Amino acid sequence: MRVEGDNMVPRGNATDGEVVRDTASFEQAQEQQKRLVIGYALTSKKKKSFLQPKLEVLARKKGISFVSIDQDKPLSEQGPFDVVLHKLLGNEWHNVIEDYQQKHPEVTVLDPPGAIQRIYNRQSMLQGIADLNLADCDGMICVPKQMVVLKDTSSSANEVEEAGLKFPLVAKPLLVDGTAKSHQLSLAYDRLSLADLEPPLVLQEFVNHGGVLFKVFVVGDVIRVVRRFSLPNVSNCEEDKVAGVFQFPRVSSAAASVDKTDLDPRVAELPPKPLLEGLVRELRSRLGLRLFNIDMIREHGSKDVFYVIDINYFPGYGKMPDYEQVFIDFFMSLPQAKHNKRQCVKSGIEM
Ligand SMILES: Nc1ncnc2c1ncn2[C@@H]1O[C@H](COP(=O)(O)OP(=O)(O)OP(=O)(O)O)[C@@H](O)[C@H]1O
Ligand SMILES: O=P(O)(O)O[C@H]1[C@H](O)[C@H](O)[C@H](OP(=O)(O)O)[C@@H](OP(=O)(O)O)[C@@H]1O
Ligand SMILES: [Mg+2]
Ligand SMILES: [Mg+2]
Repeated sequence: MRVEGDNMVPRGNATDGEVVRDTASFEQAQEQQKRLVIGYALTSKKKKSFLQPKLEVLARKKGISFVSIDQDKPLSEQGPFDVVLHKLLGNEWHNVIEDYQQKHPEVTVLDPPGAIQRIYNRQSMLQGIADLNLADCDGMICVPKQMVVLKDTSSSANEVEEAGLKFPLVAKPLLVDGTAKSHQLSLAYDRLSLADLEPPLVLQEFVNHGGVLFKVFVVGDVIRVVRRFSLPNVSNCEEDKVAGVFQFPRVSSAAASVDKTDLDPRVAELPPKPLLEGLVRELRSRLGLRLFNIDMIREHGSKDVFYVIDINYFPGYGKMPDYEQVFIDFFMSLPQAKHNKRQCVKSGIEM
């Protein structure tokens, strides 16, 4: 049923086709249908990067409002919320949101804390990905060989050899906790250098990939891929016969994507769409997450062999092209928004 002009709404008791001006019920229904309240618990850095003015303005036009959650007050005494969007660290918040989720099954929690916890551990993060059934998806998804070192790295040299890992190895803190420290990565070139590393960590084989990384952003069912600069192939470093361990900067989380015009197309060509769709479909169901990104690299010299090296919960979406509209569509696709819309149609009013 269409609304024609402002405040012209069809009413249950109107005869067929009769349309009467009824401002009060129209505005009430408009308020009812359009309101989607999203409570958010984010760090100030994340609020600044995610809740940008353009997103808030576009959201408001769709009747979506963002309400900041007061972390010093009981969550159940706040709201009511249709959706809770959160990215805070620490077990205390984990318990708060888990308890809230139990008490409020009608609220969409983005995302369930248990699912987030799994990718905050770099071992469980990648578990099972190499076994995904992605046949006929125009490519292959692998995970670099890796092993966990929980303590005493001096004995890890033998374990590395027994595990068949080849140097250089990327040393990554085992747990991701949002601190800069959990992003302090190093490249270890030889056995002796392992003793200089600080456990607990993951040692992951370095995979040559031509210096370009694909960041695959996922928002519900939407996939957006951007290219980022990455580490150069080790073969360049091997010629220098380097040994030891070298910490390297966060090369790939730059805001600017890579302009592919000056890159070797064999390196810069995006992963095949069927492969990305298959991988995201599998990961969404296995991880139980809706907001994440996947760091993928193409094995240097191959056309369609890709490695997943990292998965991030609620990443820097503000750097994703067109993120505002993607999120508006996503929020409007949530059950609460659909329910509100159904309510309005039931009362014979649709905007
Ligand atoms: N196995 C690997 N082979 C080749 N390069 C790698 C490998 N692991 C990491 N890198 C390089 O190091 C960068 C950072 O690695 P990773 O993404 O695992 O760290 P991170 O701290 O989780 O980063 P962020 O969360 O900011 O994406 C990658 O973007 C890539 O450039
Ligand atoms: O370039 P991206 O969007 O991947 O950078 C992300 C990064 O991948 C991690 O998701 C960071 O979160 P933590 O792992 O929790 O540190 C994001 O930081 P955040 O402060 O925005 O959550 C980066 O944006
Ligand atoms: Mg990464
Ligand atoms: Mg990461």
